[in-house]
Amino acid sequence: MAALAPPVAAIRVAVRRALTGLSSGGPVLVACSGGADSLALAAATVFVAPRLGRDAVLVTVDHGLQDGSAERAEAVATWGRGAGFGSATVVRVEVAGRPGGPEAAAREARYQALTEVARRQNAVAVLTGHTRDDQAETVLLALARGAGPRGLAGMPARRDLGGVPLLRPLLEIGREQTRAACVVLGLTPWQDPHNTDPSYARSRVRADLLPALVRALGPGVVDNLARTARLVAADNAALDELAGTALAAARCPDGGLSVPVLLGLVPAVRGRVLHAWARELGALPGALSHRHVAALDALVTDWHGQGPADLPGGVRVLRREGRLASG
Ligand SMILES: Nc1ncnc2c1ncn2[C@@H]1O[C@H](COP(=O)(O)OP(=O)(O)OP(=O)(O)O)[C@@H](O)[C@H]1O
Repeated sequence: MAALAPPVAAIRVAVRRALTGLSSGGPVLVACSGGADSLALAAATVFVAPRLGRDAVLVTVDHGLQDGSAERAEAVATWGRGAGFGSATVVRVEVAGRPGGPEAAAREARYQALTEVARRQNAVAVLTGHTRDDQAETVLLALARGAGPRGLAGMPARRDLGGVPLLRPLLEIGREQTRAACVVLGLTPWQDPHNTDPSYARSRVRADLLPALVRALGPGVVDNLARTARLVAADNAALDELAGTALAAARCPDGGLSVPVLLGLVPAVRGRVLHAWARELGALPGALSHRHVAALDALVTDWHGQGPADLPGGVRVLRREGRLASG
C-alpha cells in the first residue's frame, strides 16, 4: 500500500484532534469556500468524521459579489455530495446594506448564515479552514494597528458561534500543506480574486509583507508569528480570569464600580475590568477602542472633575461619590 502523503496525513491528524471530544448528537458542519484551505479541510473531515462515528455536512456561502459566484458555489456543493458529505448546501447571502467595509460586511453575512445553518442542522460544531498563514497575517495586521494583546492573540482555535462551537483545526497547518494536499488528492481549488486584490490590507500582507519578512528573517517567521498568538492567548486567558474576579470585587450593589477597588488593581487588569464592564453596559464591542477604555481609566486614575466618558452605542459613564456609574 502506498504511504499516505505527509500533508494529507497532517491535515487528517489535525481534524481528528479537533473532532475528538465533541458532544455527540448532530453532524459537524464544514464551511467550504472551495479555496485550497477549506477544500483540504473538507476532504479530511469527510474521511475522519465517519471513522469517529460522526456525520459530516458541508455548506458553501454565495456572497453574490462576483460574476459566476452562484455556479462556483453550486460546483463546491456538487463536489461535497460526491465526496460523501451527508448533505452539501449553498446559502446565498445579501452583503449590501450591512455596516462596515465590503470585507467586514461579507464576513458578517457569512457567519450569520453559518450560524443559521448550524442551528438548522443541529450541528455540534462548525469547522473553518483558517491556517497558520492566516494566523500569521492576523497577528501582523493586529500589530500594525496597535490592537494590543487581544488582537495579538489572533484567532482562537475554538470560539462560540451563536451557541455552536466554531473550530479552526488547521491553525497549525501551513497554506503550502493545504495546497499540496489538494494536489495529492486531485482537487482543484478555486482561487478567490479577493485574496490577491491589493485594495485589501490582508492581501497586501499575504502578497508582499510576509514574503518580505521570510526573505529578511528566514522561513521560521510564519510559525513564530503563529506561536506568538498562542503564547499571548494563554496570557490573555489568565488575565481575563483575574479581571473577572476583580470585576466582581469592584461591583457596588447599584451596579456601579468602586473607584478605591479599581485603584488597587494593576493597570493590565484594570483595563480589562473596564472593558468588560463597558460591554456589560451595552457599549458596542466592535467600536469600543483603547481610547474609550483610556477615558474610563482616566476617571479612576486621573480624576480632576472631568465630564463623563462617552462610549460607542450611546453609553455614558461618570464618576460620582467614589463610584463609576452609567448615566
Ligand atoms: N464562501 C464561503 N463559504 C463557506 N465558507 C467560507 C467561505 N469563505 C470563507 N469560508 C470559511 O472561512 C475560512 C477562511 O476564509 P478566508 O477567505 O478568510 O481564508 P482563505 O485562506 O482564503 O480560505 P480558503 O482557501 O478556504 O478560501 C475558509 O477556510 C472557510 O472555512
